[in-house]
Amino acid sequence: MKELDVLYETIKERKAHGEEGSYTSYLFNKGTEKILKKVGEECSEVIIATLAQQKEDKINELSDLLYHLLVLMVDQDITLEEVNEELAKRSQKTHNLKAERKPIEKL
Ligand SMILES: N=c1c2ncn([C@@H]3O[C@H](COP(=O)(O)OP(=O)(O)OP(=O)(O)O)[C@@H](O)[C@H]3O)c2ncn1[C@@H]1O[C@H](COP(=O)(O)O)[C@@H](O)[C@H]1O
Repeated sequence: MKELDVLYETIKERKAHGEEGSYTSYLFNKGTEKILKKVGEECSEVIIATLAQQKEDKINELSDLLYHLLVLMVDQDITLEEVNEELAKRSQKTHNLKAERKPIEKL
């Protein structure tokens, strides 16, 4: 299992059972508005880090954002498979469009 899958499963577990001292449980207890606020904050931090900081800081901020996005997905009962499927559909659509365009480009 990849790290994002493992993290998703851990977050799901926190939503189902909660855990003393867990930041994830704290977010679920606070609710969707708090989670959305954190996603917004982490987006801004990614922007600032990208414009002004070292690669390590950018990776840190992107990791914070991904973690909070996963919390939002679990909160909304959206699975990684559903997002993967959507991305695969888009990729297939793009591939088909390019294949359709090819004969015109050759004229
Ligand atoms: N990946 C993360 C992760 N990334 C970021 N964070 C937390 O996100 C918070 C972001 O920091 P901020 O300063 O923006 O927020 P804050 O001031 O602490 O909190 P607020 O008052 O703003 O809500 C920090 O408290 C980080 O610890 C994370 N907390 C947990 N995880 C993982 O989630 C899983 C479950 O961990 P627990 O939540 O500890 O059970 C484990 O695999 C953890 O490694």
